[in-house]
Amino acid sequence: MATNSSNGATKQPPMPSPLRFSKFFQSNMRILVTGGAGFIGSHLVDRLMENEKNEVVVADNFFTGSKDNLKKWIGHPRFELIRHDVTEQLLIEVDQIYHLACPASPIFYKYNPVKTIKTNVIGTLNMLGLAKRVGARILLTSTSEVYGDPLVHPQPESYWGNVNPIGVRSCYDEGKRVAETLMFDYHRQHGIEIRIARIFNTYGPRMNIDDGRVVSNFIAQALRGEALTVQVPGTQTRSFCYVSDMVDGLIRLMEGENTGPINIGNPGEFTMIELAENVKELINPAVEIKMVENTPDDPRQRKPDITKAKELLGWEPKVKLRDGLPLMEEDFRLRLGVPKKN
Ligand SMILES: NC(=O)c1ccc[n+]([C@@H]2O[C@H](COP(=O)([O-])OP(=O)(O)OC[C@H]3O[C@@H](n4cnc5c(N)ncnc54)[C@H](O)[C@@H]3O)[C@@H](O)[C@H]2O)c1
Ligand SMILES: O=c1ccn([C@@H]2O[C@H](COP(=O)(O)OP(=O)(O)O[C@H]3OC[C@@H](O)[C@H](O)[C@H]3O)[C@@H](O)[C@H]2O)c(=O)[nH]1
Repeated sequence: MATNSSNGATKQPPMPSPLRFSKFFQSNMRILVTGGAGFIGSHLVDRLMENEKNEVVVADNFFTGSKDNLKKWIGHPRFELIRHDVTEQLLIEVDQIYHLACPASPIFYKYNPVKTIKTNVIGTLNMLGLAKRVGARILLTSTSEVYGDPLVHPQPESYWGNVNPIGVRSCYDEGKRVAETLMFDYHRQHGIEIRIARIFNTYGPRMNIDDGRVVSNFIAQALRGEALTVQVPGTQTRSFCYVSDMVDGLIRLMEGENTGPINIGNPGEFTMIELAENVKELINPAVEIKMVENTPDDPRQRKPDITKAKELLGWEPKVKLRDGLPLMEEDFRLRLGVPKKN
């Protein structure tokens, strides 16, 4: 039973299969990763597959993810890939659910906002229904966007946020807030074992090259010799976490005893101008930095308070931005066919 719930669960979760306690049948841990063909999901799958006791099932509709991200596992006896949209019911038997399915880049989540909110609300309901039916533990990848345009800085988990409920980002940030609510209601009402991670901006290899997020945009622009597009005012801040650190934090949260919500992110904070300057210096000093228009409701500052992650999970990020950017550059060079000059 999960502890540290702010409101306390009242019921025990359903029992897992009796075979799990059988003396003669040592079953593997069956883990579902929704959104496992995406950026963070595919790195999580790589890490989970390293453990020979794990069987991994990915359910993904391939909206922003791709089979390419999972190609080394396709055909592996402990791996299964299902084309599935989480807004539909999924009837399978699993022990753990990492629920990541949802477009994450603002360009993609705003593309079909009604679908985004359905993915967050109906998708999370369906995964909680599955968790309830089979007695699985479920982890939701929520977001720092639940803090909206934060008036408290850095953001602790106790901050309730400053979110525009009718803005163009609401399909995502309000969607995730409802998803968190559903997680806690299933926990209190049905005793489901839940975990909630509030993920802060994450970057690394396998991000879609034209994904639209700032780190992938700047690296692709630098490699193509195009100007880096800093959206005004450029003084807005973000804190960037390298994907291997993120995966580590998610697994610790799932395996630990705390429901969360817990912030997982790197507290190193940069303005977008500073990020552009770093990318320019490290990747292509010849490119210009140009100021371009921004989109509505862009949060002005963002930095995680990770006291809880340190104390409860023994987790903190290891990879600094200036060490992570070259690792991502290498992957983008390969995919864009731009070799490094000696
Ligand atoms: N990367 C970040 O900086 C960041 C920050 C905060 C939260 N998150 C959360 O982490 C998760 C993964 O983010 P990511 O960066 O890997 O994004 P991503 O877009 O690369 O991956 C999302 C995956 O979900 C799949 N998907 C989308 N809608 C679906 C649906 N209805 N049914 C089934 N699959 C669906 C996509 O095809 C994709 O494979 C998301 O839930 C996102 O909200 C990410
Ligand atoms: O080319 C660009 C793109 C973006 N930006 C700026 O960079 C900052 C970060 O923008 P991104 O689109 O990368 O990401 P955001 O921080 O807005 O949203 C992100 O944070 C939380 C997650 O849940 C979301 O999934 C994620 O995309 C914004 O201030 C944006 O204005 C640029 O300056 N230039």
